[in-house]
Amino acid sequence: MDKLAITGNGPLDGEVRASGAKNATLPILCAALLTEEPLMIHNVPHLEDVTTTNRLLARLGADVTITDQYGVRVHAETLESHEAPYELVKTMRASILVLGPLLARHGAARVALPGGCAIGTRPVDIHIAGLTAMGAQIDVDAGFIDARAGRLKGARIVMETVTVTGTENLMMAACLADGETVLENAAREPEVTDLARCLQAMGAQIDGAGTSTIRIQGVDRLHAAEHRVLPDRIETGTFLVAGAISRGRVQVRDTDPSLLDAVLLKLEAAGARIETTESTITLDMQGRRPQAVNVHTAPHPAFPTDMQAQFTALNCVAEGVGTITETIFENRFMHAQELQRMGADIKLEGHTAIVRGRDRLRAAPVMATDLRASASLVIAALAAEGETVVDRIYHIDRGYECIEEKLSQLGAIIRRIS
Ligand SMILES: CC(=O)N[C@H]1[C@@H](OP(=O)(O)OP(=O)(O)OC[C@H]2O[C@@H](n3ccc(=O)[nH]c3=O)[C@H](O)[C@@H]2O)O[C@H](CO)[C@@H](O)[C@@H]1O
Ligand SMILES: C=C(OP(=O)(O)O)C(=O)O
Repeated sequence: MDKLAITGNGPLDGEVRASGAKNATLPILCAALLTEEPLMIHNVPHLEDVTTTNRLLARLGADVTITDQYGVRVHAETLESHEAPYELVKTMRASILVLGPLLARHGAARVALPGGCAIGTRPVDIHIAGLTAMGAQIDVDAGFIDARAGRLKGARIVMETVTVTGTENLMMAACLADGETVLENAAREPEVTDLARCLQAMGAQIDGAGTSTIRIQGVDRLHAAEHRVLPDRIETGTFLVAGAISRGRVQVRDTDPSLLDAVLLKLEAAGARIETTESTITLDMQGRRPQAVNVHTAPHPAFPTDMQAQFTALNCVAEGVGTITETIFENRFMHAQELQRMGADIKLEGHTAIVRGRDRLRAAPVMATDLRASASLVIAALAAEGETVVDRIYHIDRGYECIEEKLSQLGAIIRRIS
């Protein structure tokens, strides 16, 4: 199992490119199942989750071709299977995103239950209730979701909780349904809007993506299209926090500052000077230690849960005391225990971590428990004395493209131990 060894090396200084967003790429790859014509996707990041999705699509009968460095063409002319097996689903929760497209196009889907993981129970009841409201017959038995439908029917669906993949699954299914579907309390994440843009290019009739009411007028068929995935706001934010934690200067290019409003405000509150252009963000700490910040996660456009662990790490070396409150997932503080091994002063009280900044952390062997927790350990190590070894970094490879190359580019001392 690979590990990363990181040695604190003072302020980061340099520039790095943002990859395409993992959480937009995965639903967009699945959207290719909605049409018998090819979907050409650009700016696809090189990630384990993308490889897993490609394998899943190929298993279902799609022809998946890597066309150039960041290009993937998916042609689901005919589907050979409608089953997403457990061995693929267990490594990646986003596999649930084949449920809506398979059901809408094929009239049947059998998808292994993604189950719980390190950050919470993560049920899929809202996906199931929405598809049922559209006329599907769904049984959940022996760890599988078995769904059948004739042509799905448009429906008004009020989602009980804001769910990102739930909104995406229902929006995709509704594209081929008979009549209008209205999704209320829809997720407003930029990745939902990016998926909607791709579906529109395929001929879907969608209004209101990016707001909490999305209206989809079903059409008989979708067609070939080409789409460029938006930049990864979480990867961008992670590199900016790495800059802040190391008291350095980091420029992220090929990104989009408008996707990171809540994160940039917190970085400014931490004492960073932030400059933006249309596609770059530059963070400069001017050698200063960060100030502790209070963070409260909530659905977009509020502060993203996927940046919570990184800000917990930032507070560990900041001046003062900062509170981090997690409201989306019930068990997303697994990194706290590992950061404590590095000398962090963190007290957990329910959904809140109270973090008292230390001048420095010290290196320690630590274990990555989930994707963003892993990222928080890597960036904390940048501000620690000595060499930190982060174990189980397969989590990080699910969502960060070439993390060691990118951090090295910024001046970090980091190596992979295979
Ligand atoms: C591939 C992808 O895009 N993953 C993102 C997506 O995950 P994902 O889409 O799985 O997360 P959700 O937005 O669905 O989860 C939000 C909350 O809703 C609850 N819930 C969700 C569905 C459901 O049927 N019932 C239910 O109760 C969840 O347990 C959680 O408490 O959004 C999360 C929240 O921004 C991010 O952390 C993940 O990185
Ligand atoms: C939790 C995440 O991903 P997933 O939903 O794929 O587990 C994430 O990207 O931080």
